[in-house]
Amino acid sequence: MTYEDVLFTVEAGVATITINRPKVMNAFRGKTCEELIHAFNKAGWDKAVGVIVLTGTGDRAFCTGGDQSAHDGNYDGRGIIGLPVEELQSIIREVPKPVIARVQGYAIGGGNVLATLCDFTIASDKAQFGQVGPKVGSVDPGFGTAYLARIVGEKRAREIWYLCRRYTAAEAMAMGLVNAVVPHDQLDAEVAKWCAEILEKSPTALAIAKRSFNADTDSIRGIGGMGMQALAMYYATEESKEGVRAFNEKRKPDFRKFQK
Ligand SMILES: CC(C)(COP(=O)(O)OP(=O)(O)OC[C@H]1O[C@@H](n2cnc3c(N)ncnc32)[C@H](O)[C@@H]1OP(=O)(O)O)[C@@H](O)C(=O)NCCC(=O)NCCSC(=O)c1cc(O)c2ccccc2c1O
Repeated sequence: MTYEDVLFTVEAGVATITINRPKVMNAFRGKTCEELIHAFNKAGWDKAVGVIVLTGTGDRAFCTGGDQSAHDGNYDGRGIIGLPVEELQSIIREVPKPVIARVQGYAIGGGNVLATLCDFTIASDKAQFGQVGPKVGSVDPGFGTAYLARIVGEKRAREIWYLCRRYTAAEAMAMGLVNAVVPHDQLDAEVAKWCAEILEKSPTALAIAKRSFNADTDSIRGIGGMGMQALAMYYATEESKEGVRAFNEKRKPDFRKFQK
């Protein structure tokens, strides 16, 4: 596969997968998800690779989730909602190698979900985290909600989703969403340090550990699959479309008329 939305490199045991769509703050469209799934599979089963780093191009954003300019009641690709996002989330969990999210800017919406699903998150002090679903007519009904609660606890996860606030890297660290925060100019050195430590360890022990950590939360995938069917119906409503239109028109959404 030739990549258009993603950059892929392998160097000294480290595969780096970079979402390369800086014009839309590294938001993903259908094609981006396909390429990310392909790249994770490639790195996951390459014997030259012991650790995978996921990041975004530039300094502004790690990833800001689904590309709202490619959202017209549904996204523009394959799958129930036009994005094979459940497959992308699953492959991050299923590759038998540790995955590090290198977060240098915004990790928002589906971008925050991707970072949450990685085994580790290393953040620059300029990074910001948050969910935006209920502000833009969406919600991740699987790993993005239920797994987040496993990481930060129920109260915090509900706050993150219901209020759609943004959190600094220090705040994210305090709630257990990131493993380390470093000054922006030291981010690459810190990520390299974590990679080097991982590469010294037994790959098989790491793979078994990763799969055993996953076992406890694998049922969330099934719940998510069911939720996606509901989400596809929600995306077809005027309520959801109001959220997408408001973001694209740079105005506040008016959801009050949809109260049931
Ligand atoms: C990231 C922001 C907080 C940045 O705010 P700021 O004020 O600094 O900058 P702007 O808002 O002016 O943005 C600059 C520029 O970038 C464009 N942009 C940013 N994000 C996106 C995006 N996601 N898609 C398309 N374009 C984007 C923006 O339009 C501006 O363009 P200009 O041409 O005007 O310069 C803020 O931008 C923000 O909150 N962005 C998030 C937007 C969003 O709605 N994201 C998608 C949410 S839904 C989702 O991600 C999602 C993910 C999943 O994994 C799911 C899984 C399962 C089910 C559902 C899922 C799902 O819905």
